[in-house]
Amino acid sequence: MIKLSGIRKDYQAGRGTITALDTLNLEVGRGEIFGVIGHSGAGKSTLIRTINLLERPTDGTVHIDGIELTALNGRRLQQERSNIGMIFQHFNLLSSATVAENIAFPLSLSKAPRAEIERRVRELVGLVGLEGQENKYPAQLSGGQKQRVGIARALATNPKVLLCDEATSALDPQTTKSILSLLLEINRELGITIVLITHEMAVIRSICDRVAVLDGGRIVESGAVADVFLKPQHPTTREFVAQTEDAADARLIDTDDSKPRDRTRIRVTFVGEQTYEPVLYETMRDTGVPFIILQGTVSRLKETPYGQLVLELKGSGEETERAVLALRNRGLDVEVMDHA
Ligand SMILES: Nc1ncnc2c1ncn2[C@@H]1O[C@H](COP(=O)(O)OP(=O)(O)OP(=O)(O)O)[C@@H](O)[C@H]1O
Repeated sequence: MIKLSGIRKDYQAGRGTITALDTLNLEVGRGEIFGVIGHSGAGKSTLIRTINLLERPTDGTVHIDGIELTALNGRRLQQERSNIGMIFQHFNLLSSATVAENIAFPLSLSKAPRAEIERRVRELVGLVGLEGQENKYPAQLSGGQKQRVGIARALATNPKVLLCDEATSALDPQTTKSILSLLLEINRELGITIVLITHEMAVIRSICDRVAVLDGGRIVESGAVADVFLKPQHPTTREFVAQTEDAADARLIDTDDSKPRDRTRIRVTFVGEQTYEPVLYETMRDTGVPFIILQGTVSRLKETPYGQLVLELKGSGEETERAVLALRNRGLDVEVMDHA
């Protein structure tokens, strides 16, 4: 649906050049929710603005639904852009226009008939849950309601793609949840492809199917959220994942010198149906290796349940190796962290 190939974006800054995006390739499938995560200055805004050519890349091509946007100009580009909606961190609403007028704005620009505009606005107001707010002005709305107006306006022209530029960064956690649920609902019901940028892993894990980690204008890691989240490879990804770890830090226990030797620390990961099975109990019972739990998380990635436990197995290298093998044979992912 979206294909960025060899994208490079240079900005002139004083006498120097800043390369905000560096030979970047990215493909987003139809109907996917794709997240891009990165620290401040990584190039996220530049990347998302490149998708609808609000920023024209210095080099490379952008294709949306098979059409090369980078080859278009003027009216043709404008036409294709109507297939791409966008929402913003600070909502970008017209302060002197009502909710209904803000939502109608893109339709008025396209000179749609008045009755058609009114019908569509009613439909959109219902979709985003703003019934009864139609005649209010943005200053009379909460942040979450403003973003709902932003979403309705972005959907007015029936786009195939919705770009979300830090859409929940100005909202409190509860409102963030409700806006993310709305985006998920829109993706499911309308089949719209969503690309979002964020600096919060919690946003990625609650609604995204796939994620790319951006660092210094390059994608340093990408893949299915479960893979990237549960087995982060790049240091930047590890940092983001650590943001969401609310369980106790296993290293606290590591500093205890009074520990007996012959212990092995392992990280066990189970995903989906495995989460509901007593696999760990059964395997450890059968192998007879005693263990303690140093750290544990049981949570969800989008709708998939998963668990991750750090265990300390007690026993000789041979015994614990047998236990690790048995766990792997039951389909669990086991990483041996250390042995002492
Ligand atoms: N118009 C511009 N002129 C010059 N440099 C720019 C311009 N826009 C962005 N940059 C530079 O490009 C790099 C990437 O910026 P960008 O805003 O895309 O990052 P970001 O990941 O979105 O950061 P943030 O989360 O802080 O918004 C930064 O070094 C930034 O200073």
